[in-house]
Amino acid sequence: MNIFDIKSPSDIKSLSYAQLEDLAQQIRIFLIESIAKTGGHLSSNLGVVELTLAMHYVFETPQDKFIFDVGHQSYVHKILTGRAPLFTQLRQYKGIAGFQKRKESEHDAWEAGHSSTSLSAALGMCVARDLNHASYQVVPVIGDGALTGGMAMEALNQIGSEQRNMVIIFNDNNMSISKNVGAMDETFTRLRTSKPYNTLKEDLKGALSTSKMGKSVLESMKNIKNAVKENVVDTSIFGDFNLDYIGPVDGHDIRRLIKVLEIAKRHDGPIVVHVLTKKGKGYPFAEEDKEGKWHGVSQFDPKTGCSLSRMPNGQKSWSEVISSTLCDLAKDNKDIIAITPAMKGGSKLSAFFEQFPMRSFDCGIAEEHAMTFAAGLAASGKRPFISVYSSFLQRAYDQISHDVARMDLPVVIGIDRCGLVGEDGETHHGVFDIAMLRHIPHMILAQPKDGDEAQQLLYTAFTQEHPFALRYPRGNTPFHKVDTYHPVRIGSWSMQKIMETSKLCVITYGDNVDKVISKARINGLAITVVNARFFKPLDEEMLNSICQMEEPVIIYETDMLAGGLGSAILEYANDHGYQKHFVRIGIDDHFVEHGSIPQLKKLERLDINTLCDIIASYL
Ligand SMILES: Cc1ncc(C[n+]2csc(CCOP(=O)(O)OP(=O)(O)O)c2C)c(N)n1
Ligand SMILES: CC(=O)[C@@H](O)[C@H](O)COP(=O)(O)O
Ligand SMILES: [Mg+2]
Repeated sequence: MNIFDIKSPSDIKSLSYAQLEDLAQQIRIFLIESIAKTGGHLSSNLGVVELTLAMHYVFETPQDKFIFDVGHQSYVHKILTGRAPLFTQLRQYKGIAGFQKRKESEHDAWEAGHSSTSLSAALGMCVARDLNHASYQVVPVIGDGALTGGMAMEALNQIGSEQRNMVIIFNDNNMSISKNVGAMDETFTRLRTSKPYNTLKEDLKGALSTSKMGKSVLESMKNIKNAVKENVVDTSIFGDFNLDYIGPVDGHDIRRLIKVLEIAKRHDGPIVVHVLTKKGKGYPFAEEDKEGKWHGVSQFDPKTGCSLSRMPNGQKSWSEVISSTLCDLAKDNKDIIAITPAMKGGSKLSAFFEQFPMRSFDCGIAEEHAMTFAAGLAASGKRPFISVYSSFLQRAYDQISHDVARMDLPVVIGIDRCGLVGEDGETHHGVFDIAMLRHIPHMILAQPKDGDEAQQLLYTAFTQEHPFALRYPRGNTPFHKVDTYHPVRIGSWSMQKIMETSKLCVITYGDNVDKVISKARINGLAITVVNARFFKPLDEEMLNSICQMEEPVIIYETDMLAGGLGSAILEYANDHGYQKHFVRIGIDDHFVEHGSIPQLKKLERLDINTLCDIIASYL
């Protein structure tokens, strides 16, 4: 069978094991060749080819509900639900998403992008099903990384007490994005390497489920089930949550997977199927990767494995600018400690981890814990730097407010991937953090306009005694190491007149500042550009003079309008009795889809050309 002939999962149900294995091979080749052209999440998908085939062989979507945790490993599911022809547009503007998307297919029961939501969602669906007296199965697929997330643990706690029918597939590839971390990973390793419990469990479960005895008799055999638990389940962490368990099962053996899933499907109550898979399976570069380089990739040459994207000369990624500065500062300041919740590679903290192993902590997918861990360090005299992607920082809102800011602790928060992030789309755009942090007392929130300012602001963050969040986007910036560090006055903005006869003022921040300046120079625009590098506190002196300007003032934001810089300025102007009208450009009340950053900026009318048209309409 050709993968382009698959219109629905029922098309694979009549295939023999050999045909399924052949299909698995085809899917792997397709994934590698297709993702090489579009970019996307390669390794995790290569790892779940047989598993997803077996799931669709045994269960019936859309009646049964598949929930892929994070959703980055749902490509095979997309292929098996008739979406292979759409992979040319994977994660592209108006193309199919890189995660499950409900509006894309009736087979996508859930949407995510953030980790560890699958089990809570699954329990919600199970309870709704039971209240509706329906009988479909709910099948969350959760990885060993996602399973370490706090939400997953909270869900297991309730799932164990609710005892609803649910087949939890524990997709264990012994990797998060890079190497998994934490004590639980060691528990998983013990499980991975233990003797499979299958024979005993299957025999007993099989006997129970195929028995002609009625349910009441089965219930009276609870003591047998309990015996199973004593002999088998209690040795696993899942047993402690009162969940039944089958495994570990070779996740690349389709025949075995189908057999085990058939048992799990008939099982009464929640059951965990522990499946061992290999991240990157079938593509040697990805199989050998321990750093997570093949987790999410941009375009590459499938033969050589070489990336096709090049860093422009003299530039560095924003993450690298921050992390290399952090390394530099940490040489002199022995109290600086680096923390990442499972994003060491993406945050470019690997160099810090190598240079300062005793002062580096990967907390796993645990943004909430990581933030309070940082607060504890700061309360004890250390100077923690915690790097979190803007979108994932949403998980740690309470910890920032309750544990960091309330005690006014000097935690430095590096907010990576702020603003629009591109192809990951809705779930990952970092456009909410300004609104999220601006109203928290004691918080300082800033964004550098370029690599130099990034270094000075990070230095500044460590010279003061309050919580300090520094946001920086995905992408690159011109970089050279500054000769000397000097503190930036907290709350200070800067202003640059492009022409002496300025007729309009643009207030903006981040790398927008230089973009507006250079465009204004090229187009001969008589404007003034303000670098509002601090969102909190505001530069009140400069704002007073701006509020008294007669010429139009445009606030140009590339994040949410509500609660953003413009909101802050309007509040200030109103509260200080100014009548000034401001023109606000930014993202209004909706989630932004996926696509390249330039395409999305254009879509949202946030690109520099649209800004120039707006400026021109006022001049
Ligand atoms: C809340 C949150 N934090 C961090 C991430 C980034 N992230 C995406 S996938 C992933 C690793 C997941 O590991 P696992 O569940 O084992 O899946 P695998 O990639 O191994 O298939 C991480 C950390 C995220 N999506 N959501
Ligand atoms: C699925 C997920 O959350 C991550 O893999 C994310 O896609 C990484 O983003 P970056 O590519 O910006 O590091
Ligand atoms: Mg994993």
